[in-house]
Amino acid sequence: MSRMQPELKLRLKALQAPMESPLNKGHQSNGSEPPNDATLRNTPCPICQEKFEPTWSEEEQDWIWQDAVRVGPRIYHASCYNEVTKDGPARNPEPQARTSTPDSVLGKRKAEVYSKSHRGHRRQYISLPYPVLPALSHLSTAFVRDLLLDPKARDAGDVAHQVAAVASSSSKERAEQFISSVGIPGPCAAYGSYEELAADPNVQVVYVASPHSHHYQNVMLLLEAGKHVLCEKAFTVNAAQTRILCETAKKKNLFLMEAVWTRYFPLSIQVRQLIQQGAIGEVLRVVADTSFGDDVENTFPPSHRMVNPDLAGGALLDLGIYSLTWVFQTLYHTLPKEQRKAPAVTSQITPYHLTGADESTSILLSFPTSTPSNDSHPKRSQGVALTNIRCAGDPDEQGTAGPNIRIQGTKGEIQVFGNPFRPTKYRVIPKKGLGAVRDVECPFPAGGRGMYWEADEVARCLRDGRLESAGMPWEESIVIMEVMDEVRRQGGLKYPESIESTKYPLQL
Ligand SMILES: NC(=O)C1=CN([C@@H]2O[C@H](COP(=O)(O)OP(=O)(O)OC[C@H]3O[C@@H](n4cnc5c(N)ncnc54)[C@H](OP(=O)(O)O)[C@@H]3O)[C@@H](O)[C@H]2O)C=CC1
Ligand SMILES: O=C1OC[C@@H](O)[C@H](O)[C@H]1O
Repeated sequence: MSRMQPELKLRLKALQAPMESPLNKGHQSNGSEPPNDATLRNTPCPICQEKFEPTWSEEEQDWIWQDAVRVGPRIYHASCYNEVTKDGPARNPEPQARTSTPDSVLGKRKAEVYSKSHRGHRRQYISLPYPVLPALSHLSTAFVRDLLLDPKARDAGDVAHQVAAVASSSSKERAEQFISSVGIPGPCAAYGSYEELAADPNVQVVYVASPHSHHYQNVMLLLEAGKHVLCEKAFTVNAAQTRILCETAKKKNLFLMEAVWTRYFPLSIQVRQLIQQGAIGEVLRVVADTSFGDDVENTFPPSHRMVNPDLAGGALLDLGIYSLTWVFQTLYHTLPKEQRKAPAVTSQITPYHLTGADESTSILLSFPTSTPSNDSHPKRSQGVALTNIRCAGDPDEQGTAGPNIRIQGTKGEIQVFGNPFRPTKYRVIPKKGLGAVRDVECPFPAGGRGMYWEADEVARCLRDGRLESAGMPWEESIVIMEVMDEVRRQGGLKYPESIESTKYPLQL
């Protein structure tokens, strides 16, 4: 307790000294006072990204957090922290051949989802290989919880999801552990390899959430086995791999989609619609920044997928893709298909001194088009896509630094607030004399993380017999991968030949 920051006044009942070390395991906490510091109070659990819920304690006659543990400067849900550390240290000081993600990195979704069309009564499955503990479990939990939430809460009465199976490439036990820790209602199969999952005749759709380096091999395995696939971003390591995946899906008449979840948020859809309606005139410039102020050396061991070139690590493929998503969904996707044109690319990369993966990348895109009408002078637009894992776009995580996304048109501007991958609010600022500023809060129904919207899209595409989603078309995934290829070429960032290869099958 003595080493805790005094301003937190975090009182931990069942949990005393051990919580100060992330290497300690099995912490329990029955309750602690919410910190007085407003920033900390509003900072979500770094593992599950959900906020702490204060509850009134009769015994304490005070508001307490029921499930909180402090480790170093951060506060976690004790249950989250226990989950990620129960198999060993949350951070591995030594590089290893395989490693999973520390608590500061989100998004370990995996599980198998069964979705049923209420209209057609067709059974559809989304299955998610789930990554090795300790890093993933709470994001996986959040994702699966999202899928199991009542779709009606988000006005999606036409689809339903059910987790039907889970696979881990490490062991069947991990899959079983995940199923029981999340409390997935049965029946739900557990597999100790992706091959077994691919061979399961009941599985129709598979969600791939392995490291970028492995997407191509994993997705090929599944397509070859006749499965529909939803694959995490970045789709693949390079555009050549993405092209082959799309061609394979087309040839085999299978659904395939890059899981750029942000595109399916109502917020994104509304912003795109506003642009298309001309709400801010002709859009000529978009600036998007997805940057985390991580203490890189102390957060990511060199083997971690965020910085490990062997796993196609680096800011660009992991976070930069969200900045590119905002540039593309506003300057490219808003145009009719036949008018969409790839941009010219200029960029700079700063390599991480310990691994050579990019820790910072800045991209300037010049589109030979403007949106929405594409017929007014100057018929050009520019996108600035920034990413950095060492400095933050939102240092105090309160939005004090301003919006991470600015979409600027001839008649005004739209600003987007919150993490670019999970924004919570947008602001429309009309040009002087053209109207009032309008803020639109975009909540996540039923307390979800927002992953259900992309899953709903998958279910609807399958129900309607669509092989690709209009929100993230194959062609656009390929163009964005081409941009990232060019950025890496300009910055001299090369990944190992094996993971750049289009050869399949290849043991990585
Ligand atoms: N949409 C979003 O919000 C987010 C998306 N992501 C994306 O999800 C994917 C996975 O990220 P994340 O969950 O953080 O990654 P982790 O490193 O936490 O997990 C990766 C998992 O993939 C499996 N895996 C298979 N082969 C390997 C290998 N050679 N080395 C390491 N792991 C392997 C492992 O599970 P097992 O052994 O059990 O099969 C491992 O636990 C990435 O594409 C990332 O960009 C990540 C975070 C957020
Ligand atoms: O997709 C992602 O979104 C959240 C980030 O924390 C994570 O690194 C990235 O993979």
